Amino acid sequence: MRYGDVAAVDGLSLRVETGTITAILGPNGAGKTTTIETCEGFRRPHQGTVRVLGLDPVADATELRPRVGVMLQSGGAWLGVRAEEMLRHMASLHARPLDTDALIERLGIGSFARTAYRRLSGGEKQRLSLAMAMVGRPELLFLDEPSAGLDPQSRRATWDLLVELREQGVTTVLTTHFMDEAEELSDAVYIVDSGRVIAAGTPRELTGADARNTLHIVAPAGLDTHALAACLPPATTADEPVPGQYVVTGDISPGLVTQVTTWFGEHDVLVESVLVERRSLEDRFLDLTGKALR
Ligand SMILES: Nc1ncnc2c1ncn2[C@@H]1O[C@H](COP(=O)(O)OP(=O)(O)OP(=O)(O)O)[C@@H](O)[C@H]1O
Repeated sequence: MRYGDVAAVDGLSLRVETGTITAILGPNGAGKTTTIETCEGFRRPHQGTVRVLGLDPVADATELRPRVGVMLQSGGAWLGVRAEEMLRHMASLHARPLDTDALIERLGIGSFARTAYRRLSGGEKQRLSLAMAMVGRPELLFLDEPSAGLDPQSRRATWDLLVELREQGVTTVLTTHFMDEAEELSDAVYIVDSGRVIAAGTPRELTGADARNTLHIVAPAGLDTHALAACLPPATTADEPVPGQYVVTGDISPGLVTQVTTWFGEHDVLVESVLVERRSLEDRFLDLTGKALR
C-alpha cells in the first residue's frame, strides 16, 4: 500500500486463524491502520492479495459487511446522534444482534447514553465505537486501537468482552501500541515496523523460548563474575553492573538458576534475592529494531 511516494505497507503477510485474537503491534506510522483498513475493504492494495473469510474485501464488500464488525480509530457515527440511539440503530441493521442493554451495561455506556456523539469524551466515543463494532454479533472483528484512551476499568471490561467473544468463536484482529494488551489478550502477535512484519508468534514464543531472559541476584559485592560465567553454558553472560547486584543473561532455565545459586553457595555466599525477569514484548521489539514502541 502506497500513499504517493510513501510505501506504508510493503510485503506484509499475515494469516489469522478462526476463533483467535490476533494483535498487530507496532510504533506510530508502522502501517497498522493501513493494514487493517485494507482488510476492511476501505483501501484497495496496490499489490498483493487480501482475503477475508475467503472473500475479497473490496469486490465482495456487500457479502462481507454483515459478517464483519469494524471499529475505526475515529468517527463512525453522526455528530448529533445520541450514544444509545446510534447503538440501537446499529443493532437494528443486523439479523441477530447482541443484547444491546447488556452491552450498554458491560461497557458503561449508560452514563452517557443520552449524550450527543459530538459531546462525548474520547474514552466514551471509544467505548461506543467498540459496542457498535460488536453489536451485530460479527464472525470477525477488526478493532483499531480498541483501548487507546480508555481508563483501566474500561480497558479491563473491553478485554473481558473480547475473551468472551472468542469463547463464542468470534475472531478478532486488533492493532495496539500496548504490550500488555498484546501479551495478555492475543493468541498471535505480529510485530510490524516500517510496513513489514519483523516478528510473529504467540506472545510466549516472542518473549520466551528464543528471547534472552535475565536472572537478577542480590549478594555481597565483588565476586568473580568471570569465574561464574565460566561455569555456565556458552551463551550465558554474568555481570555485576552495580556492586552487589549480579545479572545473568541467557536461556534462564530451572537448571541454570540452580547452577547459579549453587555457585554462590559453593563460594560460601548467602544470596539475598533471586529474580527471573522474562523479556517483555517491548524488550523483544527493542532487540529487533533498536527503538521503543512509543
Ligand atoms: N492518507 C495518508 N496519506 C499519506 N500518508 C499516509 C496516509 N495515511 C497514512 N500515511 C502514512 O503511512 C504510514 C503508515 O501509517 P498508518 O496510519 O498505517 O500507521 P499506524 O501503524 O496505524 O500508526 P499509528 O499507530 O500512529 O496509528 C505512515 O508513514 C503515515 O504517515
